[in-house]
Amino acid sequence: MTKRIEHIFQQKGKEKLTIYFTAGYPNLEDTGTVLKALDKADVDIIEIGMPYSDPLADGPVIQQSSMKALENGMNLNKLFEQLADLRKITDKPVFIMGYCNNVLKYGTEKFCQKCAEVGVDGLILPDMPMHEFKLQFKPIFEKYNLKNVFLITPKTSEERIREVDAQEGGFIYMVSSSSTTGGSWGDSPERLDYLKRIQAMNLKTPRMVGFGISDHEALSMVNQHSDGGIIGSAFIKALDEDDLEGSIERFVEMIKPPSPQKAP
Ligand SMILES: O=P(O)(O)OC[C@@H](O)[C@@H](O)c1c[nH]c2ccccc12
Repeated sequence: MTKRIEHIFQQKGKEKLTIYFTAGYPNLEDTGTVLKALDKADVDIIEIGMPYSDPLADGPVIQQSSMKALENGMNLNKLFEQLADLRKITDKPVFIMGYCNNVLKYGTEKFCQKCAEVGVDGLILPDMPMHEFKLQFKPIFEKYNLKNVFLITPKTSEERIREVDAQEGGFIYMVSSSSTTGGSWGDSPERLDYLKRIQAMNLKTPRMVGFGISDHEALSMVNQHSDGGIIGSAFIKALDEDDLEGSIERFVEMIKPPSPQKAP
C-alpha cells in the first residue's frame, strides 16, 4: 500500500470521496486545471479516465466525455506529458482508469514505468481478468509500486470477493448495481443488503462504492457501509467550460458540504 493511499483510509469516521474525470475534457489542456481544482477541493482520491473508443461499462455521460477528449486529440503520450508535474500539483492518491487494451497496446512495462515516473498510485482496469492479473500484470505492478483495483458487483461470488481481497489492491471498487455508469440512485433495499453483506465480510482491503451517486445523501449512505463513494457522471455533467474551477468547487461543496464543526 503506498503511503498516500494508506493515509486516506486511516482517517476513520470521515466521509470519503473519489472523483472520476476524463483526461482531456472538456478541452485537451484542461487535465491540469481539473487536477488543481480537485486538489483544492475536499476530494480524497482522484481517478483519471483515459478516454477509450470502445468502453465496456461507461454510460452516456462518460462515453460522450471520452469521445470529446479523443476528438480533442487525447492519447496516452499526451496524458503522461500532462501528468509530468502531477506531484507538484497534488499529494492526493491518483488512480488511472482505463481498459487493459490501452495498457497492452502501449506496452505494460512502459506504461507502468511512466505511471511510476509521474507519481500515479494505482490503476483501475475494469476488464482485468484475475488470471491475467496474477500472471502478467501483478509482477510489473509490484515492481513499479502500483496498486490494482478490482471491481465487484452485487452478483460477484463470495469466493471471488475473497480472492480479490487477497490481492491487496488499493481498494475494492464496489459497483453499486449491475448496470452502467451514471445510472439513477433512489432507495433500493437490494443495494443496502449488498453493502451490508460485503461490510460483514470484514475484508482487509478498503472498499469504495461507485455508479449512480450524485448527491450528498447517497455519498453519506455509502460511507456508512464502506470506506467511501466514487462519483463520475454527475461530476462531468456539472463541469462548466467557462468556469471550470468554480464549477468544480461548487460541485464538491454540494456533494460534501463542509461540516458545521469545521466552519470557522
Ligand atoms: O459515473 P458514475 O455513475 O458516478 O460512476 C463512476 C464511474 O463513472 C467511474 O468510476 C468510471 C468511469 N468509467 C468506468 C468504467 C467502469 C467502471 C467505472 C468507471
